[in-house]
Amino acid sequence: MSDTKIDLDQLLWGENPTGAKKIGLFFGTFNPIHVGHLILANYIVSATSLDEVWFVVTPHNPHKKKASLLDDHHRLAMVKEAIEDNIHLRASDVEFGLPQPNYTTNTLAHLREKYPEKAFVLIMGEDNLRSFHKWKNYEEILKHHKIVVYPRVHVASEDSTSEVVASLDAHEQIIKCDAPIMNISATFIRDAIKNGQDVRYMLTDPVFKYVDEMNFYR
Ligand SMILES: Nc1ncnc2c1ncn2[C@@H]1O[C@H](COP(=O)(O)OP(=O)(O)OP(=O)(O)O)[C@@H](O)[C@H]1O
Ligand SMILES: O=C(O)c1ccc[n+]([C@@H]2O[C@H](COP(=O)([O-])O)[C@@H](O)[C@H]2O)c1
Repeated sequence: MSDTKIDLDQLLWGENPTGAKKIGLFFGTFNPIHVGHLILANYIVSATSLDEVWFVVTPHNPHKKKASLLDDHHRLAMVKEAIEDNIHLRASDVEFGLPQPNYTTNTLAHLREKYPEKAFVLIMGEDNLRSFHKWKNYEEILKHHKIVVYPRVHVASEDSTSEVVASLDAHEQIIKCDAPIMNISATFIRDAIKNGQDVRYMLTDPVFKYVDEMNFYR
């Protein structure tokens, strides 16, 4: 794992750092956004010379059922509320206007065209890297973007030992970074709310109030 800001920047930008604004993209359904997402994004934006991290709210992950999802606009509103006081974190609804389900390769092509002056890197958990070879055009994604991978608790599967996973692990576009591991998920939070438990410290105050007042996930 890489440690210091200098090491990480060297791996990300090399000897000739680009003059472009550097954006880290953190894709997710954020149903709802929780402190695990926030601590991680804030850690990465301060551990690298990224100017901003964008939380890209996905209407429909191609590998998940959409039925159980809260409305896109509520998930986006909660992200906005959660990051309001942090100038380095942004909410993006770019996928709202793109065809569904949302393939990340399409979104990235759209972003590159819309913002040719910006440099985009992806931010991904170790768990997602294990299944990254099942994403549409993942090789095309790697051609255009580096991916900052942070440690995540994951269950080993047959896939985790496959050749393609090993080659991704060692890929020059994959940059591993240290970050605190928080074993908390939106699923855990939704289930806890359903069971009448108090989840207030797992969400920021504004998001907790939003979820509570709207009676979400009960
Ligand atoms: N505690 C956490 N620490 C770091 N990354 C996380 C954490 N929880 C989720 N992520 C990552 O954040 C991204 C967006 O997450 P997502 O919206 O799917 O949240 P989630 O908590 O995993 O949701 P769900 O439980 O509904 O699947 C994913 O890449 C996911 O792996
Ligand atoms: O492009 C793909 O093939 C693809 C396959 C699986 C997941 N994704 C994206 O990965 C992001 C993280 O997913 P999730 O559900 O773990 O938050 C989300 O934006 C999905 O659209 C993308």
